Amino acid sequence: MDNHPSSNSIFDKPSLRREMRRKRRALSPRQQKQAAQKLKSTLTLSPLFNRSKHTAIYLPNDGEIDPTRFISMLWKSKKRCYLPVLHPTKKNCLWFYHYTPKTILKKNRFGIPEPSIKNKTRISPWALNLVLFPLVAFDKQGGRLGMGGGFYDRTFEFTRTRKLGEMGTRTQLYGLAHHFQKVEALPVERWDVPLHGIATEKQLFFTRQKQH
Ligand SMILES: Nc1nc2c(c(=O)[nH]1)N(C=O)[C@@H](CNc1ccc(C(=O)N[C@@H](CCC(=O)O)C(=O)O)cc1)CN2
Ligand SMILES: Nc1ncnc2c1ncn2[C@@H]1O[C@H](COP(=O)(O)OP(=O)(O)OP(=O)(O)O)[C@@H](O)[C@H]1O
Repeated sequence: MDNHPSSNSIFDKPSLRREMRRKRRALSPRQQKQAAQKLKSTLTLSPLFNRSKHTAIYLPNDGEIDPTRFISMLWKSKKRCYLPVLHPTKKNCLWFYHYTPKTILKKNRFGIPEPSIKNKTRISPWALNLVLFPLVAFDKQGGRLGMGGGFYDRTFEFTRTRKLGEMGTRTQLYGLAHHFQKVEALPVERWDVPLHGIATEKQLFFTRQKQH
């Protein structure tokens, strides 16, 4: 048990990443569907998600928990959602583009569908009210392990320094994950952007970074 990622805080990042990715890819379509339905209920019931006008989400890849049911809900309630697009020049940085049922998507170099940058519907990251982060592992302190490129950490670096967004509000940063992706504690790196909370198919965690 000592060597199990959920009980061990000193687990090297590459092994933890490999193990968690393997586990989430091994979920059956039925398990994925159930998790996605429960996640949608959790998100829809929370005032935090209802309050957000501009929400950044992602399209599922590599066994990630599927937030597309929540996207449909946002569309129905006339709220705006945005998808990450790999920055054309700035290394490992993200842009965010408006996503509607009409948006034409094209696969990026990782095979993840993204809107074309010809759309001219880009939003500044600090204008987003809420960002739902994909992640490989998380802890309840708000620590996050991603795919390893530092894409999200670079893009949301401003949240560590410039605290308020354009409207004087803070961009809320929440992770989405399967419950088993929770570990006791992740090592915190200098560049890590802490999450305000994490939503899984089982529950919603609020971390110390929570802002009212
Ligand atoms: N759904 C989703 N979208 C996302 C991310 C994510 O984690 N999930 N990202 C979060 O950062 C960004 C893309 N980052 C990614 C980084 C690595 C790999 C990946 O699969 N890497 C391969 C090897 C690299 C290759 O194919 O050249 C691997 O590790 O197997 C995928 C996405 C933006 N969009
Ligand atoms: N704000 C930043 N400025 C410069 N380099 C950064 C920044 N954030 C991350 N990096 C670099 O990115 C690399 C990957 O970081 P890390 O392994 O923590 O990524 P991750 O959080 O797992 O990935 P992602 O954010 O893409 O999901 C590190 O080598 C780090 O040096």
